[in-house]
Amino acid sequence: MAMDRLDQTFAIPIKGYAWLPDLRRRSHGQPVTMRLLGKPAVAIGGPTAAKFFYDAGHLERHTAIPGPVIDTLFGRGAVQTLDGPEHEARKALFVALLMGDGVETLAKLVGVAFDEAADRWRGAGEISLFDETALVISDAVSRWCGVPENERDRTDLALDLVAMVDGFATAGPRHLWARLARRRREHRLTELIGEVRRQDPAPTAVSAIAHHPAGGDPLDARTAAVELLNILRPATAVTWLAAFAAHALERWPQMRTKIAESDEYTAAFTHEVRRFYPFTPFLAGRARRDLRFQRVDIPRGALVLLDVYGQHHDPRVWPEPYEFRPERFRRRPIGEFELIPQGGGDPRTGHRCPGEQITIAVLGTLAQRLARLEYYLPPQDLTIDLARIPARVRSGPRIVVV
Ligand code: HEM
Repeated sequence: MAMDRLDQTFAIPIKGYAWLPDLRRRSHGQPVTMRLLGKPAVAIGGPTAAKFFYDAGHLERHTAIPGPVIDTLFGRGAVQTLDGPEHEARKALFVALLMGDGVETLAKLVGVAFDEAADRWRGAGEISLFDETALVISDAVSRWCGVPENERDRTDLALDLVAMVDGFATAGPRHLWARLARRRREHRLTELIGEVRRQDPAPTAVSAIAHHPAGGDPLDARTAAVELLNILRPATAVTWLAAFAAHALERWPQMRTKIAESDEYTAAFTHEVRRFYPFTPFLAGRARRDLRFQRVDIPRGALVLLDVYGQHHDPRVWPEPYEFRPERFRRRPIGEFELIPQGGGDPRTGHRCPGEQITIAVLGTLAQRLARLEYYLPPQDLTIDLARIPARVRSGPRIVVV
């Protein structure tokens, strides 16, 4: 198949989450060849494509992530931008910190912080569930990481963490705000890392990152700050999913009782939220050598895009994909490359998100709290604009706790 001559760069901000699914639908699910910023690119999707995407040796990341995304979402030198042995060594740090006993502790801290906040919301009129949840999570996760009290300037920290995620995929003022937020936080946390490094190692994430040996020496303080933000920021991003969970509870209120009463049903609900709602649109890597996928040649250096949102709404993978049905996840294992809102494959070796267990535990905790909370939604705009990356429930949503 010849490389499509049409450059797709300007279609991304116009079509957002619908961009790749539309192109792939038109090609009946076959790989779509195109050009992006004048360079060859191929879009693929589906569990077989996800397996291909994560096959060791197929793709590299350090040349695939655009500068504006690094300068807002990830940070220079972050684990997301590494390949090979360097990635392996850095990833081990995250696996040790995020995939062990601490998961439940963090979920409990979030639950306690949510309960305290809900007491304040009661009788206080309308509140933005999005803004308030961001405060709850950023406070809990910075406490969990061992960030000292004086660094946890609650509202400003939460605003900055949200801004880094909110502004990574736009050219407007949100992007500028994201850059400023990152610069500000990296600066402050670099100083914190310096201080922590002068102290003896302690059993906290801040200390583990500050003292983490990279090739014998600790990481430079700035990179260590970037990696600390790589825990604080994505944990706070669970706010997006919590707002989507509230949206689902409003549209399908019959699920409330089951969520309030059953941990097993709640787990299925969190998976369905992560499948159904738009968060990660697609992932990108660059071909390390000439490759071939489903009879399409992918030349060395071409960008390979994995259509995450499209895979989650493909009827060949998920029957009736536009129906919100937690039942589809009940009492069955989930394939390694099937549900991929946080990447696919093995998180210990590849780039798959090491914070997935935390996401499920924190989202489950918040979904159960919401299902048990007495509140109502005043009239508001609950639409979700698929052209906006990352998508949000337009009004928050705003709730009144009674
Ligand atoms: C809102 C929930 C979350 C979503 C949608 C999400 C999504 C993702 C995605 C799509 C990737 C990239 C996978 C790839 O490049 O192949 C990733 C990587 C990563 N995530 Fe998450 N994530 C979430 C929550 C978390 C949490 C809670 C943490 C930590 C507390 C976390 C830490 C990381 C890190 C450190 C990486 C880089 C892994 C690597 O490059 O090896 N994420 N995440």
